[in-house]
Amino acid sequence: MPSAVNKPDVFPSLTPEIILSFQFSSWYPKFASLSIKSTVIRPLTRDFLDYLDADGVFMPEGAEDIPAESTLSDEEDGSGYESDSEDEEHRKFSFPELDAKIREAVSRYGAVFPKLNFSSPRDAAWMLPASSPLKCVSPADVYLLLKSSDFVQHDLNLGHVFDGCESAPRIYDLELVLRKWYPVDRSRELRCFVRQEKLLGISQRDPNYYDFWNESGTQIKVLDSVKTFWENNIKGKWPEAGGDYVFDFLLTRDLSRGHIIDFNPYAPRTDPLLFTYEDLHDLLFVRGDDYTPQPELRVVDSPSHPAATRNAPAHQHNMVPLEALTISSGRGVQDFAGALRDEIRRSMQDDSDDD
Ligand SMILES: Nc1ncnc2c1ncn2[C@@H]1O[C@H](COP(=O)(O)OP(=O)(O)OP(=O)(O)O)[C@@H](O)[C@H]1O
Repeated sequence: MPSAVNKPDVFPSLTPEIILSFQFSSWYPKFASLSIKSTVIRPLTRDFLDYLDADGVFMPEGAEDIPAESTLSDEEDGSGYESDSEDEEHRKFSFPELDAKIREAVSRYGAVFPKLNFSSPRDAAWMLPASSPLKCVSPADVYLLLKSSDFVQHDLNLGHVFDGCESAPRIYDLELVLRKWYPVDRSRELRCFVRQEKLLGISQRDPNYYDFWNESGTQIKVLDSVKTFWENNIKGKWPEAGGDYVFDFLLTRDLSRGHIIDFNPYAPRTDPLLFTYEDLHDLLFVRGDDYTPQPELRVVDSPSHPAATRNAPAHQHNMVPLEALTISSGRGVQDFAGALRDEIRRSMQDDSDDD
């Protein structure tokens, strides 16, 4: 067992180069055959950055595939809500080349799941129908999610992206990633923690209780599947990050194999879910060099597990654009999202009618 003197810190040191090795376009070429089919659009134009940066949720011109169709009139919704076009002139944007690339990806994949270099707009999932979260079939869907997400804003902010790094931030190109959309079964999603090329811990990713985890043999089978996949396909392939990384993994229905969803830095910004980084550090310590590592699997194994979620949709609490609050009263989240979507489309229609 290593002595306390040799005990590494809870977190490895972080450099801008290590952070950039986790942007999508850096890792994807190496692991494409083990992950979800994806298209990277890079670099994005300065104009598009300005659009993402601009206040408010509004659409660039030409992003809609279907003529805008309003289901609620001002009289009907009774909100007195006024669209931006009526009380504030915002700069007009249009991205015909980007629109065309998004449409091309939609026709190739059927539907797309969007992200930027590091983050997906999962905090804005409530903007599109709950039955198919983050499923985009038009440029407008993609822009609506990106504009409504605080998580995506993270990727635009050098201070956030390089937070915790020992040296100065690096300039990098912003990228739009369009992944083939799948109806992901969240019960089979895992997050796996690797430190110094040792697979230490595996956590259920979704904080809901799923009873299949208590079926006889399931956890042993999953441990074996993840370990085998990691040893055959990932282990030793992260020299850029010194063998310290976290990967998200989606198990196949029979739990015997899986696909890589994403890689993240082994850093406080990556949610340790059912572990703490101190727990993982202890696992590294007791599983020193001469120990054959068996990772620890943690799942929500009962409905009363402290991590088990209540019924509230994730991220609902802090992700409501301010101007949307005026149309929210008395509606369920999905109704509200639908009404907001209609309002945004209607304000676009108003804008183009003005032209
Ligand atoms: N191609 C896809 N189709 C449908 N849903 C997806 C797809 N890829 C990911 N998801 C869903 O979106 C969630 C977030 O995806 P992803 O890990 O890529 O985003 P992220 O912003 O990097 O998340 P985190 O910040 O937790 O690392 C996943 O847990 C999964 O449920």
